[in-house]
Amino acid sequence: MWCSGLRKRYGRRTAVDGVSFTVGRGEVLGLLGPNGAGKTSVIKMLLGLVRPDAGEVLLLGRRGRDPRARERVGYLPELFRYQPWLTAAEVLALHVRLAGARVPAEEQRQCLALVGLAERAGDRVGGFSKGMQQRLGLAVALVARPELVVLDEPTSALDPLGRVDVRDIVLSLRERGVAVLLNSHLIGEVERVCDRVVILDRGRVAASGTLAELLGQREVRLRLGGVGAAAEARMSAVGALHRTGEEFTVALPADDDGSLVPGLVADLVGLGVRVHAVEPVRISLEERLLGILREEHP
Ligand SMILES: Nc1ncnc2c1ncn2[C@@H]1O[C@H](COP(=O)(O)OP(=O)(O)OP(=O)(O)O)[C@@H](O)[C@H]1O
Repeated sequence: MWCSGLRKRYGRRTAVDGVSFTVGRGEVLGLLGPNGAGKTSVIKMLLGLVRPDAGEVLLLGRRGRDPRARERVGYLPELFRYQPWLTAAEVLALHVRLAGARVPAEEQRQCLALVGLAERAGDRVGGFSKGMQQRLGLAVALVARPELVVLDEPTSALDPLGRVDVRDIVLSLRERGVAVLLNSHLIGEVERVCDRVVILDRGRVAASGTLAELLGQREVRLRLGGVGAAAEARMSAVGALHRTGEEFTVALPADDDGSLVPGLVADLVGLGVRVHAVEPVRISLEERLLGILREEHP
């Protein structure tokens, strides 16, 4: 999925102003930003539900205006309501038909089971709790074997267990090569599942990149005993070293591929150091997001 220069005005208010980004197959992109930043407007333009004033959208190789572009796209809207007189299984079957897809009944049942609704398949949606309706919405987004899945606040009504389920579902979609666009205010959720993040503010992209790019240099904190001069020198060789009592913090170079810390720990053990704890440290996405928004609103 690719979009470029998206712009949308409602009356005199510019909701989206020149937004461009891409989501590749097997990639999870998080969309973050404060209320009114334009996230939902961007999603609706991507899906052809709102016509952009300017800009282009390419979905799975087709122009966004092409109705066939939507066929392989699954969408969970922010505000969801399903026909209360239908059962969960009927809602799913209806959406399979609307998507013009063929999905065997057994696979539809599996999809309901995936979102934790196996036992409620035959119950009318009118009697569902909000979280159960959101789970059904997720099943609707997933049932027609989409290649791109767009989830707008997918866990807003879910309990903590449901949130973990959604995280696992997103990760399994990524493994199957599906592209996922996730709009969520739960920064921890975004940080855990997203490969890249786009931060919107007042209709513009305020920052974007991989988590490593956005969160910058990482450090590792070690609690050690029996540290001699050789061990200190070994740690200093990795990066800037700070010591507070038994706690050592070592800055890691940006190009670390993940092998530096295990190598360091093995060498420290070899030098007779007792390693009590090894803990990665980096600023959280929340801190970074707040920093970016403060820069934008001095
Ligand atoms: N149909 C509409 N008519 C008029 N203004 C609109 C419409 N839809 C969105 N807007 C305006 O566009 C701006 C962006 O709204 P949008 O819903 O895209 O933000 P958001 O980032 O999704 O916010 P939230 O986090 O609160 O869901 C807001 O100022 C909003 O008032």
